[in-house]
Amino acid sequence: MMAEKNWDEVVRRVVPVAVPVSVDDENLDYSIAVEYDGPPISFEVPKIQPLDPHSLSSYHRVSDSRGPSKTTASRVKKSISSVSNGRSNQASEVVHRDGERNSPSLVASTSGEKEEDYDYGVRKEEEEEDREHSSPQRADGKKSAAVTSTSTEDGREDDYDRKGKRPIEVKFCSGKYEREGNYEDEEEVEEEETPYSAPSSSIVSEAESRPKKERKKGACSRCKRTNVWKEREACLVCDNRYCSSCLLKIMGSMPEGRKCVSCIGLPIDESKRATLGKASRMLSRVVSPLEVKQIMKAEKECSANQLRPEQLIVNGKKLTHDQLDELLGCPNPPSKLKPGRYWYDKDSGLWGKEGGKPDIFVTENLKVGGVLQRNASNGKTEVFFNGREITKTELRILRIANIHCPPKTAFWVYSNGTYEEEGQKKLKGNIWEKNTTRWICSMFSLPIPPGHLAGLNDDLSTYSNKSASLQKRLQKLLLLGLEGSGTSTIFKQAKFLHGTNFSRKELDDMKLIIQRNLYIYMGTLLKARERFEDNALEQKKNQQEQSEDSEPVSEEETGVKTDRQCVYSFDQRMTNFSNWLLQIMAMGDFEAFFPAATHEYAPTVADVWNDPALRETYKRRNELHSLPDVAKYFIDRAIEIASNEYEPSEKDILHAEGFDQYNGLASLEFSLDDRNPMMDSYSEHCEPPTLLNYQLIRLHSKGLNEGTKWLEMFEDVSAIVFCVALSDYAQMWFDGSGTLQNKMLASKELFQSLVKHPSFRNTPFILILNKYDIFEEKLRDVPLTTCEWFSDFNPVRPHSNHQTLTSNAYYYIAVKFKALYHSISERKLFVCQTKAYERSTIDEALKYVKEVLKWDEIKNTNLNNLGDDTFFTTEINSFPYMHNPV
Ligand SMILES: Nc1nc2c(ncn2[C@@H]2O[C@H](COP(=O)(O)OP(=O)(O)OP(=O)(O)O)[C@@H](O)[C@H]2O)c(=O)[nH]1
Ligand SMILES: [Mg+2]
Repeated sequence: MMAEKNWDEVVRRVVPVAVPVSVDDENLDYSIAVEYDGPPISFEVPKIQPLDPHSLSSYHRVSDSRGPSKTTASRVKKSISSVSNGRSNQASEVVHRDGERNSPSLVASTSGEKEEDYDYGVRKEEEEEDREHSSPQRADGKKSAAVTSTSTEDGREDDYDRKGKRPIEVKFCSGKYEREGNYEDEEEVEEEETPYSAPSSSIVSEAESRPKKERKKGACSRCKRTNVWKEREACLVCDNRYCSSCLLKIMGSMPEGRKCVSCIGLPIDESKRATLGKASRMLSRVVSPLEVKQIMKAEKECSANQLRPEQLIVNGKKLTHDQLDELLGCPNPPSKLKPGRYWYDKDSGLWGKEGGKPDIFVTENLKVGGVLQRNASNGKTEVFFNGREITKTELRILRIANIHCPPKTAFWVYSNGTYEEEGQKKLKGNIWEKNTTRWICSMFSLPIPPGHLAGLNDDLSTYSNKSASLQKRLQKLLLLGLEGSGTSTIFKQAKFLHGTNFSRKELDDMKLIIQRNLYIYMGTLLKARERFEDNALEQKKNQQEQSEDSEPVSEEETGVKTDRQCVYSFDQRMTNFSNWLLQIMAMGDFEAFFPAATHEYAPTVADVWNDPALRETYKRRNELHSLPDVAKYFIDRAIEIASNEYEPSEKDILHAEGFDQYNGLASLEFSLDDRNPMMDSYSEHCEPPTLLNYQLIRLHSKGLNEGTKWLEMFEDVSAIVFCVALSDYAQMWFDGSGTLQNKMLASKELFQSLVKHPSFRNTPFILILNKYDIFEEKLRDVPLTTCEWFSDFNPVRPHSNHQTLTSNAYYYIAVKFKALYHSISERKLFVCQTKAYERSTIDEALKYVKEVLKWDEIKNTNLNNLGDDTFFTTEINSFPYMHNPV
């Protein structure tokens, strides 16, 4: 009786005067925390601070400034947090199923109602769990006296203020009730925030700000069964994960997508925004394809899952509902908006993340956000666009566009790309008028005014197709490697696979390059012949001097025929040609002579190549570090190639070196089918396969010599594809400073420096081990241990055949790189092998890259606690296309 009286008293103090209070047990609308004094239990019971009802302030104090609010009152009324004997007597949500497996319906029942689907004991246990799910703050079981609203029969509204938008918590602390969370009328208390302050707590969703739960891998949050091999579906709000048997019980008909019933109406965990509307395999197993579609549609479109205006801060000011509508409804809205801080230049329409470069041209003159700040994009260039100090990348583009912009220059830039210098009132031109500027912009992910997108293709058809879609999001792949590793061959194969045909101009350029290369290879051989000849004669002379009294040395031993002759010696005609060509090359006069004299000297080139002295020289090609393997392929056909009628074949194009554009930068856009062979059955029932768009950017290693200058501009790439020639283990090479070193070691150093580069800290790396064919051949003659990095290569079993040895050596090298990568980044390196002349291997490598990116995306968005049986396996080794990825 006494207890009843106390409860009545407490409740009366808490709720507004007008609200009727009943302490009738049957209709109890309130639950009161009482201390647990039951038998020992295995889990920790939440601790409750003793509450002195007489110390309670009245409810009205909360709303002193705003007046009593019915919404808040009802929220208090519905606030339930009961811990009693480990059992709940509170109103709770229970999901009834309509009997139909695929047609679950949600019915909320209050306590006392019996569940028909499963027995009482189980239901009680599930209720416990449901409660745990219903309030993420309580998940750790350590909630203090804070009374947090949870749902009841109309729980969805309970967690929201009257406009139904934002969650509000009522907390009881230090003797008075306070509202916590966001207020609908926040404009009144709007903060004028300066850029770069820590993200306002209000733009970070409630779900985000929660501490991440410690959960056992593969455990279902409801039935607690653990199976690390099984997929789990996560709630978009509380991130609890469920097995397929519990999914429908806990999520019901999913009117807002994948959310626990108790999370319906709550905003999603922002880290899951990218996964909205993307079905999973598990869902497609437990509901029909039609329902998958409906659930995904609801997930994407329902209001609770949309961005809330206050989550966007533009130029330091939170958006209002109307401003968000204006922004999203404008002809060119920012795509894939996430909560965060942005800057917007309303004169030009440029839009970007606070502290960063521009991302897009949105429509100009929108009335959104505050005033654009000078330091909006954190530029340190002393060059300004409409008052904003531009970034280094933008400044580089201005320089490429030949726009004079010394420090302290301020431009007015308009939405069509025209610009004028501040105060001069005279348009100076259009920044984006040149194709090259637009192309470079697209490569560095800088926006181009919408009016300039069309026509971009015209001049740039060389290495860029579908350019009109440049502003849509692409997965950018940066292809890098030490010179000669095969990046341009891989790029050309990608172009053959996914690009347009080579244009007439490209073919003509290619022809000149191949003819020019022919003379360069010849020059390299001739120079080497001279050196070999000198050495041989010198050696002969020394030996003669040393053995004046001894036996004469045989001709075979020294290679020297007479005092002035050896196997490397030319006749006079060949010597004359050699002197002439080497003279031209030494003077750097090659361009003047070429291509006019090419045809004239073609027959001589053939004669020189067939000369025994040059053949002897060629036998020692391993010592000729500047002679590429491909030289023989072209020199063998010297006469044909030097002729006017010569047309490069596809094979010639692939083999040709030096076809680089735009200072070694080349870009190619292409699409890949998103379908995975293992997904076929799922895809049949659901949406048709989508195409994923990629941009392959090849940067010549010369660009890397200039240090990090270029690399910073590629910090937003989705992946680095690093190429290493396997055959380099036995290749010596002069580095930039003129030091001779093993080329594999040089590759290793370059790889290391890229992995350590700050711009790529979070970028996945894929290693392509190329030239597998040459590697196999080379291993016959030169052991892998030749390279000091591989000195411990010591296969235990003797190799039955050369193929096994090659394969072991390949895996050994892959593991060396993986260990190196892991030691720097603590991440996993994905490796695949290619023979760049075989197109199918490049096709497979690109598909492999696609899989790695998908896996990385899923890993990052933490969509599901995927087990190893999923097709996005964490071990991409089982990638169906590839035979040999590691
Ligand atoms: N046999 C064989 N040759 C290859 C392979 N990949 C590339 N090559 C040849 O190796 C040479 C160097 O390849 P490139 O693709 O030009 O290498 P790169 O990375 O562009 O190097 P640079 O152009 O020097 O910067 C070329 O002659 C290619 O034809 C391969 O897998 N097998
Ligand atoms: Mg090349």
